[in-house]
Amino acid sequence: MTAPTPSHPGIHSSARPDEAGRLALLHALQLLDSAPEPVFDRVTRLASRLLGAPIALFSLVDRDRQWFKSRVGTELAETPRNISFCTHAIAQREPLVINDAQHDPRFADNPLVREGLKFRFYIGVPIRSQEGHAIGTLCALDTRPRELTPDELAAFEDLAGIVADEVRRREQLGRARAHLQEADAAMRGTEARLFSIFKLASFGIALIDANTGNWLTVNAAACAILGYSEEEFRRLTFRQITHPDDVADDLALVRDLVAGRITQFERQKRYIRRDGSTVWVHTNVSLKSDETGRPEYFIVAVIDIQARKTAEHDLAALHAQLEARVEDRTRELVEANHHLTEAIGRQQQAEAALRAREAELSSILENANDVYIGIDAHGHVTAWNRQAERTFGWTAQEAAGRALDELIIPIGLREQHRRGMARYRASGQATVLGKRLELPAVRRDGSALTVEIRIHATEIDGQLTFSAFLHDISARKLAEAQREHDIRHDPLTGLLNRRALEELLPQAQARSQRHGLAFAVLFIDLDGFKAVNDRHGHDAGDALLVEVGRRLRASVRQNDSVVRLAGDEFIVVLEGQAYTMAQARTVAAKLIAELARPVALAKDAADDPDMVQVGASIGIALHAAADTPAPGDLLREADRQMYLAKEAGRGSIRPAGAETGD
Ligand SMILES: Nc1nc2c(ncn2[C@@H]2O[C@H](COP(=O)(O)OP(=O)(O)OP(=O)(O)O)[C@@H](O)[C@H]2O)c(=O)[nH]1
Repeated sequence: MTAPTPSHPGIHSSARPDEAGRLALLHALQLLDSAPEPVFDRVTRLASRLLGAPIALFSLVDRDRQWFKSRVGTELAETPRNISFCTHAIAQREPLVINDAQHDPRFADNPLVREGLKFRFYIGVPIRSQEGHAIGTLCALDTRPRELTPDELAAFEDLAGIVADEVRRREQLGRARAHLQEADAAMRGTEARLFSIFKLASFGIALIDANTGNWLTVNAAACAILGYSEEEFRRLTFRQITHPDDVADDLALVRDLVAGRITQFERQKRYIRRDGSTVWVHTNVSLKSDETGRPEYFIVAVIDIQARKTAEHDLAALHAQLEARVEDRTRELVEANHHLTEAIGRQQQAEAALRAREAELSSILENANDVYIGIDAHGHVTAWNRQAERTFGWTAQEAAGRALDELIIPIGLREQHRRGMARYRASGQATVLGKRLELPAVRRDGSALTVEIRIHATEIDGQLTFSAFLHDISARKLAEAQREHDIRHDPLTGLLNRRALEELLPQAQARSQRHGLAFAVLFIDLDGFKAVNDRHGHDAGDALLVEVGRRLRASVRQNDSVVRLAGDEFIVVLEGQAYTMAQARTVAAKLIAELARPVALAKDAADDPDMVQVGASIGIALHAAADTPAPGDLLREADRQMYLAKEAGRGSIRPAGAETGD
């Protein structure tokens, strides 16, 4: 296709307003190359006759040509556009009138003017569409130059108006036809789309006869959901395959629909599938009625919700299970919590009781009459009560953390104490634990005391602790010692007494046997003592007895024993060497000499003392190492010998040397 060439300088296709729109309309009118039509031919004939012009045309200006829809006076069907006058005529609003082309500079060179019939006159009235496109002209041509009267021009324009009206009618018809075609195409598209929706929809669609309840049409999805073929569906009513429990509700809703109370309804219901199984579906039902309002068919949309229902059911079961489990767990927790609360309560009670007990114990310990000392495994003080402070002189503050031995154990026993502690740490063995012991101790000021002590070892959380309870028994020990002393000593002279002698003699016998040494028992009875008593009084007698005792004690060796038996009777036991009777006699003699010395009895500090003198008779019993007489026999023998001595005369010793042969 070639671009239109301008027929005359100053006219360009690009300058033509909306040439493409004009051409499109021209073609749409379907006038080009069409058969002659009387409506147009009548007008061209009238035009030719009106002006007396040899040629009249209804010319359509195509892209490259002008084609004559109706022509009078020429056999030509068309001419090229570039030489056409009409191309110029359609470019202006007013009719184009050329009175003499030969003298018109726009057309003088036109081949139609210069050659052939050599046209001189032209009148062209543009034929415009409704939209204003000039599709061509009604024109007339003459070979003679001429001028039109205004009437002729007006009449020609009227004829052109007839043509334009016809064209516009065609234009309207074409537009209406096009609309119709478009609507038809749209309808066909909609129908096709609806059908494809119906066929391919993923949910079921069915039409059910409103009068019989029979399935009329079902899509593939409905067949798949319910398991019946289209054929099988058509033999069934919707009621036949609705679950019996859902029929009543379905019918009630259908009645509402038919009565116009509702326009559609949705519900979940169950159908019985072909295989007998139940399927849950969501249905949407609406009613299609004919123009008279008579119900025709129901349109039913069916969505398979079995999976959702199963999931819901499973979920509900799971929920129920979970709830039951949560309930169980909650119950267990409540129970556990209850037990825990109880246990905590008990624990708190126990702790409170323990604290009270602890306070009570520490108060008891603190205020106890006994000393309480705690020490750790290394012998360091961890507890030191008030009585400990009073007894030992160290305050609790001073004692805390110090080694116990430095505080209360006499220097001589400290090493022993340390060894004992070390042994216990190593072996767990201790001889002192749990026993009542009497031990020497020392105070802060260095003074000694005796304590009665009981030590316990306790292991708490792997920590070894020793607890010692003790009290000062020094006074008691002293009293005991005194009692012991008094039991065995004569209160007047301080010498051993008869009781001591009874213990002493068997011991002497055992020593004698052990060492193979004989010992001697000297029975001493004073001579003339009664007279001292009588003359100087009982106190003087006592003083004399004290002096006698002193002299006896001073006259024998340390390991010899001096006993006041009773009244003015004394016993001396000589030990430590193999005594013979002669040796015993020698001692006896010495004693007699000693006792015979006068004794000064002080009456008053100012007076001269009374001088008194007594004598003594001594009986001897010798105990040989091999002898085993009863101690009483030995004493009786000495007593007997003393009597013999008394009989022999005051100051005697028996047995005499002659009697024993020494
Ligand atoms: N002062 C004093 N006299 C006592 C004590 N015990 C006994 N006598 C007295 O000692 C006297 C002892 O009597 P005798 O044995 O006859 O005294 P004696 O004069 O030495 O006579 P012979 O023993 O027979 O030589 C009695 O008068 C007792 O009362 C005492 O503890 N103190």
